[in-house]
Amino acid sequence: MKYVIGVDLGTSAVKILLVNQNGEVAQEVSKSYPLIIEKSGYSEQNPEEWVAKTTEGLAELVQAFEGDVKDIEGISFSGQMHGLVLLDEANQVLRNAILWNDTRTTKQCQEIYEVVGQEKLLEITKNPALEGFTLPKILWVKENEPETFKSASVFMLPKDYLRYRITGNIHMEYSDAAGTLMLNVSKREWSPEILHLFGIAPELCPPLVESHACVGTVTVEFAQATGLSEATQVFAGGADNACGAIGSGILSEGKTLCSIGTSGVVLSYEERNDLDFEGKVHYFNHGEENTYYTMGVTLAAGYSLSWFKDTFAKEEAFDQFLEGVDGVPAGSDGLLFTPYIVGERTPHADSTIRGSFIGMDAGHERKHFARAVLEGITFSLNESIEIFRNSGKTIDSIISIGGGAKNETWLQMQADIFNAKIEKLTSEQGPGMGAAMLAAYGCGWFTSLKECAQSFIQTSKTYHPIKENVEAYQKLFSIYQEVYTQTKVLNDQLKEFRR
Ligand SMILES: Nc1ncnc2c1ncn2[C@@H]1O[C@H](COP(=O)(O)OP(=O)(O)O)[C@@H](O)[C@H]1O
Ligand SMILES: O=C(CO)[C@@H](O)[C@H](O)COP(=O)(O)O
Repeated sequence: MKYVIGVDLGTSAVKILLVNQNGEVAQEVSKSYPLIIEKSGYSEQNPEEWVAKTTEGLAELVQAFEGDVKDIEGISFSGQMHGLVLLDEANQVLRNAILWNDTRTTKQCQEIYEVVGQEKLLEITKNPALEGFTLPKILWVKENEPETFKSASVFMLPKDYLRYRITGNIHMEYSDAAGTLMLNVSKREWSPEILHLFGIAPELCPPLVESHACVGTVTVEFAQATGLSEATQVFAGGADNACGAIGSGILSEGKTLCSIGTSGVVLSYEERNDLDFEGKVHYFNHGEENTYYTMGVTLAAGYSLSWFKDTFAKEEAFDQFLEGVDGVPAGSDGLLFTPYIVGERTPHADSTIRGSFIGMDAGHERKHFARAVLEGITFSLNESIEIFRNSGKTIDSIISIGGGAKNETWLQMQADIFNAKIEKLTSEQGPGMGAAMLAAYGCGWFTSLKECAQSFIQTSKTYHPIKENVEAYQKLFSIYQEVYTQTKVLNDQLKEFRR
């Protein structure tokens, strides 16, 4: 039996899957790492930590592997998007990576609009200037840490840096490059116009390749550190959302994905690169050649739940923490939560807004708060579904993946709030599976990703909307939508008191 490895470099952890030729997960290893939050709105990680934890995880996986290590033919990657890693001439990391959920760059986003113009920016990059994207982060470093910027010889995204450390070769692929705001998304090239306008040398941008491209083999040192064979082929991989889509079979028009990881996304496959969503949703290159996807993003989806659990019951596992939420009625007995704990992206691109619990009552217990958090996250994702439905898409069936798909009550809640059928797959690890599929396709096991998806992906359970709950949630969703407008000014006033 032959195998491939999919590495998902997430925000909370690196998750590694060993997948066989039938698409079965033979082994699974996960190693977590922390966020570095120096100030409100900041979010960083040390790239060395990604390399150390991936090396440790792969070594554990290889040690437990009973077959011939040469049968592990390929490895590929899925990565948290947008994070800025800067390297000097000797390819040494210059500072901590500034992550996708870091919102310190509001000023730089305004500057991008002033210099490029909103219309031109949308025409070239197909996306608005959002704090999480990479170009504003580069401009922040240029302005606030000019010595670091001067020393930078290349920028990389998280999984591309990890892959560089495994192969010694520097590349970037289209699906992740799309989230930098420097790529001409439809022409699939670095935009000379954007680079010129911001004084960014073209050499700062790595060469672009396809997600399934073989970009080298494992170095002698990395093979020694992990036990992998030096012959293991390394494939470029993709942005975590592109890989999540591949790993869930979102490879044809009409398919919709809901992924609840640290962030949450609702994603739709697009064959065309010339649709106009007016920047209301992100529009990126897929990990499948010459195709695209659109998506809305909730900045703190799983993160709202993990923040709440870690603040009030750190020692408890998620399953224990969520015990009893299924017994609380839809609407949490009048308690409503908005998940804006680090700001929001879709539909309110706002780095200042913060979360709220509305309607706290003396009768509420912890389980009401826990359910309200799950409902608030799901309402936020429903705002993206509403944008898609209003654009004319039919969304009656959704594949749900990510850590959030581990909980049955949450999956039923998604069916009830989205008013759509929810499908859970045999593995909720969509991005890791997508990465493994890119390796399988790259190794030549299949003639296309679609063919690979047919053989690798299976639905394990389906959840149907429950009429009474759908009705209750429709009313609650309208109230939820009011909270943003009603709390916006209050949050602007509270900003000066934040750390
Ligand atoms: N058993 C569980 N039940 C419900 N939610 C869970 C469970 N385990 C993890 N999660 C949620 O999933 C999130 C992590 O999802 P994951 O897909 O692993 O994230 P990432 O790719 O961002 O690292 C956590 O923040 C948490 O909210
Ligand atoms: O910023 C985005 C997408 O634009 C996020 O989706 C990141 O890609 C992080 O993903 P997770 O760690 O939550 O999976």
